[in-house]
Amino acid sequence: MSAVIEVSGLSKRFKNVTAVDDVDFSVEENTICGLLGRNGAGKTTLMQLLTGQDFATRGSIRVFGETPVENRNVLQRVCFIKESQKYPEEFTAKHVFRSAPWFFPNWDAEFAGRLIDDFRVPLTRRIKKLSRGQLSSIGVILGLASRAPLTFFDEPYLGLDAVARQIFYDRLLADYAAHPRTVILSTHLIDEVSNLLEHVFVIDEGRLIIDQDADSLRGSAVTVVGTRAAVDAFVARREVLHTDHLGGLASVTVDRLSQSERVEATEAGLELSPVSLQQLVVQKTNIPHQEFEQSA
Ligand SMILES: Nc1ncnc2c1ncn2[C@@H]1O[C@H](COP(=O)(O)OP(=O)(O)OP(=O)(O)O)[C@@H](O)[C@H]1O
Repeated sequence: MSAVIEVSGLSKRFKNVTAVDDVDFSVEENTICGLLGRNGAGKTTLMQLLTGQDFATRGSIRVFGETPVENRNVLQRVCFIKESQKYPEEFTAKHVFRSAPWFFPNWDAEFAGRLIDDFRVPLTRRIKKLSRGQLSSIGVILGLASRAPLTFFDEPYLGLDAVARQIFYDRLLADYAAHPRTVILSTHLIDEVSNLLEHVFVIDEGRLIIDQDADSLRGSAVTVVGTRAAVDAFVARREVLHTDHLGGLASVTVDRLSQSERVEATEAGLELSPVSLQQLVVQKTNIPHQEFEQSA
């Protein structure tokens, strides 16, 4: 595998805000990556830097081995779908899809046609008259049918209902299997996309705090449940990620356990349960669970 993106010492400052803070990472080709983090964590800023839409304050970015800024060689292989996309005043969805092949050399009009039916996009209504979900559908269709070797989706689902989001996930996975490429998906709906992700980046206050293979991340923590005394004794010498107490019961999330530690826990009358990716991200970024769900 080779790296599609290589970033080193990357920072972006806006006056008194450090939106991206000394970040180093690389993205392997043909993977679906999640870029996760709280509101204002720096996700959009990072994507803007990677797609050459903004200048870094410090550090280096290589996309397909070259700097992305004003570099046609790079940008014709990149598709960036974001909610704030602006279209010309008179444009309808039909105009958008007709002009897509000018920007995306791999554009598949037949696939786009099927997606237009799936998402029920009105083709001849002016874009500015469309609902928020219909606008999101246009972005999702562009991102999928562009088949760009490197595709960024920045919270592409805003306004999409549950059915449309599931269609997006299903089509993304099926098309990715048939036409492998690199996809970077920023989302707050972590549990929904959890099964799609092969690699996870978590950014918090501009700093990259998790850069890990999704499978190993999923297995990297476990919740221990039982009486408070038994749980406290078991976790005493371990790094605790999260604790909940309810009366005499305790539920504590700790780092990965070895097989012998699992046996020890069971013998102590404790129950072990897996931790979802969302719980893990919430705990690592210290967000109350509900707040994170509401922000989505
Ligand atoms: N042009 C700008 N000028 C000043 N501050 C900015 C600018 N763009 C972003 N910021 C700040 O940089 C930080 C990171 O913002 P960014 O939009 O990258 O976050 P995000 O992770 O995409 O958030 P969200 O999940 O809410 O979309 C925030 O504190 C934001 O207020």
